[in-house]
Amino acid sequence: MMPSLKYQKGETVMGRWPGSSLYYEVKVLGFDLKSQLYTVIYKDGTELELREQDLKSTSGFQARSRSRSRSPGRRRSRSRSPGRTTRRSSSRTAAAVAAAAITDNAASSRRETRLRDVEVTLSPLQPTKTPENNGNNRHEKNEDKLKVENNTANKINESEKKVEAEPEKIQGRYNLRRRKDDGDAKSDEAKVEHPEEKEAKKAAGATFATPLDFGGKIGAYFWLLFLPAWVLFLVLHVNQEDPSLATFPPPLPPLDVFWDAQALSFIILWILFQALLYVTPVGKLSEGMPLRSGERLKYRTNGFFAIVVSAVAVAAAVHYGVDLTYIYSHFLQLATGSFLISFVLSIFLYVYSRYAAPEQLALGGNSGNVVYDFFKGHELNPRIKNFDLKFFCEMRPGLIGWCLINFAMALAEMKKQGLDAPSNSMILVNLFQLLYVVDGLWNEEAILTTMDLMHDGFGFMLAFGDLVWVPFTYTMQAYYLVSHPSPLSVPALTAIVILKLVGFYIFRKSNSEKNAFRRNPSDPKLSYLKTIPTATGKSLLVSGWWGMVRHPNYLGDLLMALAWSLPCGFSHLLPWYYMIYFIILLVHRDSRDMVECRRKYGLAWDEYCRTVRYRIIPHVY
Ligand SMILES: NC(=O)C1=CN([C@@H]2O[C@H](COP(=O)(O)OP(=O)(O)OC[C@H]3O[C@@H](n4cnc5c(N)ncnc54)[C@H](OP(=O)(O)O)[C@@H]3O)[C@@H](O)[C@H]2O)C=CC1
Ligand SMILES: CC(C)CCC[C@@H](C)[C@H]1CC=C2C3=C(CC[C@@]21C)[C@@]1(C)CC[C@H](O)C[C@@H]1CC3
Repeated sequence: MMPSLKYQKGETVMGRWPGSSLYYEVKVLGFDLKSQLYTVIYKDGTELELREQDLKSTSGFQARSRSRSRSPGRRRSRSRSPGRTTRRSSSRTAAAVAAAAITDNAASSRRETRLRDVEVTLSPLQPTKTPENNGNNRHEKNEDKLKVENNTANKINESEKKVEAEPEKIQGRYNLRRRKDDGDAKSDEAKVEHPEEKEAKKAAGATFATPLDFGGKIGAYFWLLFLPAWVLFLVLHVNQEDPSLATFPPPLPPLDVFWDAQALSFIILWILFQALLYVTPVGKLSEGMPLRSGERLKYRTNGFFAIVVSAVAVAAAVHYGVDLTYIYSHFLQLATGSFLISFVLSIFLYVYSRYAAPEQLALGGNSGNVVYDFFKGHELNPRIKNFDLKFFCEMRPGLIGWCLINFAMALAEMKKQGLDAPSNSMILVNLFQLLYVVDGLWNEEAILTTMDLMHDGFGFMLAFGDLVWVPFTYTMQAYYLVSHPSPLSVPALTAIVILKLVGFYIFRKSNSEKNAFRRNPSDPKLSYLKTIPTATGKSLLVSGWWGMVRHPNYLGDLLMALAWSLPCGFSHLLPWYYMIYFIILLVHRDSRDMVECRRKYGLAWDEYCRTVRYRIIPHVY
């Protein structure tokens, strides 16, 4: 139930398209008491937040709109006058495209093309006088945006000609009132909360959730059981002399074999050591993307420092006689210990999230179903003071632990096979995966614009993924090589190295391009890139790496995954597990992202998908 309001949830009303005098049919999705804004959805799927004065009831509107039905035509002809070369005339928006599609479906194609040129007035970028906009945050953001607009004005005018020539490709930028999930400012005034506001906010907050994925509520039960069982299967399977389908399923050891207090204490020590490095005031404090509250969290991005110190500590331990092959011989017990920690952490996270404000919850983990929300992650960025639990777990213990385990496997291989040095295959797997992790930590800031950090809540899925899945399944190739030697010829080795480098180049360049663009869309270094504006105020890259396929970073990642499996040969399926899992993961992530982006960007996203037709592999998929 929404509080007593002029327009109710589910009601169909007419909503003004921001910055224009055009009204379209919208459905009310919710109301945010603090910002006094209605969340509405247009027929094309675009969600925006509007003030009450921008909404009208359909009945009153229809009478007026009929009498003024010719005005859009007048506006169009004016906007196309050759003398008009100002920013105003060049500001064709996705809004206009959306409007055209919604209002004129039945019209001829010529008329449709002309409708694409409907002008949306560029409103001056001044803070609106709602209470939350008085906050400094909002003010600064608008100023920043003004700079963006001014810097890109020339670009827009230049691109004008292209728009005329290619009406399908929409260029230009514009200002719209940002929707909630792209950042609204939070004023100090707004922070004072009355009990009745809290109740109303709870009601409004309940509307901020996205459709369920991963098989919904039943799926959540399945994954909670399946994921640990799968790790157990892999760990037991890789330990066999012949890890083939012929020996499936591997025999289950007695229950007491799983438990080892020492292994658990090593895991706890490792996590505490990484936590200590994380809070060490070394390295940059980076800003995350704006949250729904408008806030931008700060993250200590000292991951590279953490891996260097960890490497020195591990080298010192080996030097002083610590036998790292313990990791190989107690792999199952270490995995069990990590699983227990991830489970306890997930329970803590869920309980902790019950005390979080509605705007701090993850849209995807706010279904109201305890098991689903526990699995998907209820709270977006759980923090204890400045300690960000999600960021820490994703980037430190598991990721650096992955390299430590790989290194231990190289030592175990030497011991088991009686070698003076690790095999070529083991060296390749170690170096390739080390490069992947070091690169991730060196470019740690770029993680802040990924799906996990921006959209996914922190719950069992990520806690387990970060602390168990990554260190104990991503190390399968190295574990396999310990007792299954796979000699490599020089040409094969060279080809694999080239494949890895090509994959890495695509992965790094595309991730950095998107990250740089999201952080500063007016960066002169990116001025050659074409963009599609969207109703949220953000644009989508439509040339460069992101014009090649919709997920160039996944393509690079998959090529690298191939290079990690190839050194293990083709005798068994097990070392190919990562490759197979990764294809499934990335295809699923791509479709999750498609749904999310379609919801966020509406027709602009459709336009992007029409322009960039392939998802991950050019001309194939
Ligand atoms: N090794 C592993 O296990 C895993 C590795 N990865 C890797 O991590 C990296 C991050 O992946 P992930 O978070 O899934 O996805 P992305 O980094 O690709 O992030 C997707 C987001 O990018 C933005 N975006 C999409 N298209 C465009 C565009 N054309 N222009 C500008 N922005 C766009 C959208 O967010 P918005 O518009 O809101 O900014 C979208 O939600 C990838 O390289 C991936 O390969 C991922 C998962 C697992
Ligand atoms: C248990 C589930 C089935 C899947 C869990 C998925 C997680 C293991 C991955 C989700 C996104 C991840 C990313 C990375 C590691 C794996 C997880 C946590 C990176 C940090 C790896 C290094 C890259 O440079 C960036 C990646 C971002 C996403």
